[in-house]
Amino acid sequence: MSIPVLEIFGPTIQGEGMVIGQKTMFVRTAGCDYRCSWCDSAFTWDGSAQDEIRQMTPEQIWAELERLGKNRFSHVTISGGNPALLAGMGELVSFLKERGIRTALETQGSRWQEWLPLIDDITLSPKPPSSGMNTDYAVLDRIVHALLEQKHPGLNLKVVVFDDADFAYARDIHRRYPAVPFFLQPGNSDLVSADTQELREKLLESFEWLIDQAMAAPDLNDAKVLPQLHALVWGNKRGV
Ligand SMILES: C[S@@+](CC[C@H](N)C(=O)[O-])C[C@H]1O[C@@H](n2cnc3c(N)ncnc32)[C@H](O)[C@@H]1O
Ligand SMILES: Nc1nc2[nH]cc(C(=O)O)c2c(=O)[nH]1
Ligand code: SF4
Ligand SMILES: [Mg+2]
Repeated sequence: MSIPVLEIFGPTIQGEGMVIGQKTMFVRTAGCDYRCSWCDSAFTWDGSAQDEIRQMTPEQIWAELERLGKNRFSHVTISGGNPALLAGMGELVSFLKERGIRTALETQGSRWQEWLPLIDDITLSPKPPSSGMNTDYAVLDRIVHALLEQKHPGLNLKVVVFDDADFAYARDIHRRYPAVPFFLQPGNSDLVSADTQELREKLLESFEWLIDQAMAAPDLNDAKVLPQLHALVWGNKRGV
């Protein structure tokens, strides 16, 4: 089965969440069931990169990963868009596993797939009010509980926070799933700036604000607050 791919890049560092700093390749799929107001990868679903979508088999994806990464990677992150829309992704995940590659997934937790448990690092990133999206808790509960039941070691939650309402939502998520490692990430509200120095200042300001909020919240004593490291280093550049 083929997979709609928008970008394959790396090696680079995982810039977010539980395995931040991990050397990894990225496979970014096309298509999303959400339309977040602040999506930093809107080209995966808004039609602007329609011409760049390639239908690729796992073998073709592997060939491209090897061409770019050679022997300089052991970890592949699958992001999008929402890669969990694709039933056929299981084939790629198995293909990578057979070759000794560890895998990570970035998804908002709106769809279950049978192949989800095969992923080593599963980041569920439910969306707060500022995104304009609604969380389907029936689906999110099902995903979290299925993975907790099998004691999946790589499950984690990451909520992006832009404002007070988002922060309240993040606390609700952590309260609902206290057993799942919990990460807070400041939002990037300037997705167009090409001035990386100026962007860094804004991102660090949002990071400091989020740290202050989290430090004052007794229910977040075991939460982790992390910036988007890749945005601090490379700004709004694509493919890094
Ligand atoms: C582009 S999404 C793709 C995967 C999946 N659709 C999701 O949202 O989890 C990857 C990660 O980037 C985060 N993200 C997207 N836009 C952002 C922004 N403007 N600021 C901070 N994080 C953002 C998302 O919340 C998600 O955790
Ligand atoms: N370096 C780097 N780290 C990332 N972590 C999550 C990303 C994503 O867009 O899903 C991402 C990305 O695009 N680049
Ligand atoms: S769910 Fe992820 S890819 Fe989809 S619109 Fe939201 S941030 Fe973008
Ligand atoms: Mg990104």
